[in-house]
Amino acid sequence: MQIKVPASSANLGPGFDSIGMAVSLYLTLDVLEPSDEWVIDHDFDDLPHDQSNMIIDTALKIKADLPPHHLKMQSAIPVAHGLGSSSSAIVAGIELANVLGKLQLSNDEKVAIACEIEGHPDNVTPAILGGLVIGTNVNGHFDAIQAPLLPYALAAYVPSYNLKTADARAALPASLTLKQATHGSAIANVLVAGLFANRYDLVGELMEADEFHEQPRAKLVPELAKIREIGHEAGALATYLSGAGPTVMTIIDKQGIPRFKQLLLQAGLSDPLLEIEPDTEGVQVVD
Ligand SMILES: Nc1ncnc2c1ncn2[C@@H]1O[C@H](COP(=O)(O)OP(=O)(O)O)[C@@H](O)[C@H]1O
Ligand SMILES: N[C@@H](CCOP(=O)(O)O)C(=O)O
Repeated sequence: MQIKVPASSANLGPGFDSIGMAVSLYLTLDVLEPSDEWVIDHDFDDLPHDQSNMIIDTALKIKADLPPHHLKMQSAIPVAHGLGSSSSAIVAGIELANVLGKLQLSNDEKVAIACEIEGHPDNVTPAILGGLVIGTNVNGHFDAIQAPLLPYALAAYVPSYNLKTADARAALPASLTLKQATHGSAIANVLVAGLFANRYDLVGELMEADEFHEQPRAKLVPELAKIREIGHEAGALATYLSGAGPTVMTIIDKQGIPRFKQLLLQAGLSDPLLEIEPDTEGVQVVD
């Protein structure tokens, strides 16, 4: 049996901690034979192979007496790069508990568990449900709603350095004034209205008008401003800091990507540019 979980790109500009999109990079987890102890094979130098691995740890948080298995994990999702690797690991762990423990969790239950563990819904909800998802916690529970899929391709510029989400969150101010918070949320509100109304004539400008997190994080990801400028030149819809960074995501027509890539290279921006697309399925289990 194999569990397949997409990566996710959070925030989309002003949707800080609430908007996220599943994208076509995947973590796969093969559930192999039962074993005396939990073992997870993978090629990542910095991730554990025993039950302290986040995937197994998550599964055991949900059902402590799951029978140990030999697992094999492969992932195209770069760790600590703003593409939701930790959320994909958490969602894989929830699905592992679900199948081995025969829990028959509903999507709503998976969303509730995942949001509780991750703390914010913007990565875990699209990783579970697929597509573009908007969510929040209210009165002690989480609500998540799927928005129309963006009819564009994606180009993810992935700098070589890592940026842990916790470090990128530490760069944010502890508080905003009422005026700042009101305007930041008004921009996000109109963005969400634009997404549901398919008003792509407005969506791009609103996505690039975040007032919550991109400015304080720009010093950690100096490439953002230049990539955004090049995105405009290449006719992109919008460029935003993917999650906590350092990946910079550009939403663009597929046919515009070669020129965008060429302009990036001319500007000396030569880190990998992943040509991906929104994922519509979310987590999948294949026998
Ligand atoms: N495939 C994986 N298996 C197990 N743990 C993982 C995996 N991917 C990420 N993690 C955990 O998530 C951490 C990175 O989380 P975070 O800093 O939030 O980055 P990201 O933006 O990629 O989610 C890693 O240090 C590791 O503990
Ligand atoms: N809203 C969070 C999203 C973090 O996403 P990640 O992919 O960097 O883990 C934030 O911006 O801190």
